[in-house]
Amino acid sequence: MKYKKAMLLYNGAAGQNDLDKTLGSCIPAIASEVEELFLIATQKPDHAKEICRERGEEMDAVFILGGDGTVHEAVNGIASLDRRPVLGILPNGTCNDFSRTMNIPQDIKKASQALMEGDIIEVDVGKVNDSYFLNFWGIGLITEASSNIDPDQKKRFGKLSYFLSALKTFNEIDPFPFKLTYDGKILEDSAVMILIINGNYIGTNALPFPNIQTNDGLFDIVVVKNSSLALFKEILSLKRAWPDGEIENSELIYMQARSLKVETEKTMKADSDGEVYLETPAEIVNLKQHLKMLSVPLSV
Ligand SMILES: Nc1ncnc2c1ncn2[C@@H]1O[C@H](COP(=O)(O)OP(=O)(O)OP(=O)(O)O)[C@@H](O)[C@H]1O
Repeated sequence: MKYKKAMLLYNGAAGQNDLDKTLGSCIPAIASEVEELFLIATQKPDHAKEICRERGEEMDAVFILGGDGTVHEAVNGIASLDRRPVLGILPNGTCNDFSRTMNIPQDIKKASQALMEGDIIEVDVGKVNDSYFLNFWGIGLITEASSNIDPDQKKRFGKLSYFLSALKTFNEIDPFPFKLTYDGKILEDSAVMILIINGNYIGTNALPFPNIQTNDGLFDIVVVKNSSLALFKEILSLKRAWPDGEIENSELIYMQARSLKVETEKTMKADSDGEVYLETPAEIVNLKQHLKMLSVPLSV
């Protein structure tokens, strides 16, 4: 047995048939490696955070059957604990971006088996003011894209929805002035989007930055200065060959940093891991290798 005590959190609002099927396909593999396994249904938004905060320290592992929103809640419950359990994702949302970074199969049954054979790795966590993020924090176009996603469209189009939503947003955003203080340096400019990245995928799109690593204590920072449609399409469709170091040109700025402060002239809504509830100004720190997560080696 790999774990003495673990809990599996799932969305209690899912339909009964779906739930029977999904739980039935992942519990056998998980239960075979856990002495005492608690199945807990989330009853409301943010419940996963509360459960993780209250019970996380007694657990050796926490399994999240859900999407990026539920994973984000769990990370916010676990990150402030002294004794932090291992986090394993059973991808059951629309985008499941961080599960992709962990190379977890998108099929729940395969995911449960692969997790039990997977590696425990240490992953950086972003701390923004008093909250945490795992995948990304951003302002501008990304926030508009997340807010504009039509739930019906998300269901029908799945991974395309971010892209369609971003295009819908495209003409609606003017560049905003900002001040970015990063690792002691200051950058003042205007942009349509600032992204602080930890993971490898956003909206199921693999990000084209060669330096992204989830355990190096560094964020990848992308400042998109103008909303040229061609540029935005390139970012999403990976047609651009990204250089291996810092870049700065008329369209965008790319660099890495451990900590930063983002200030904007007017208060702006911020998107963390696809959830829009934070605002600027933001003090962001990379907590190096703060969280233990289950990751699947590429060969599995
Ligand atoms: N019982 C419940 N009733 C209503 N909402 C719930 C309940 N339990 C959890 N939730 C909320 O449902 C949402 C589920 O989102 P989740 O991220 O898991 O899936 P998704 O949005 O499809 O995935 P992704 O973010 O990967 O696209 C979360 O925001 C969570 O707070």
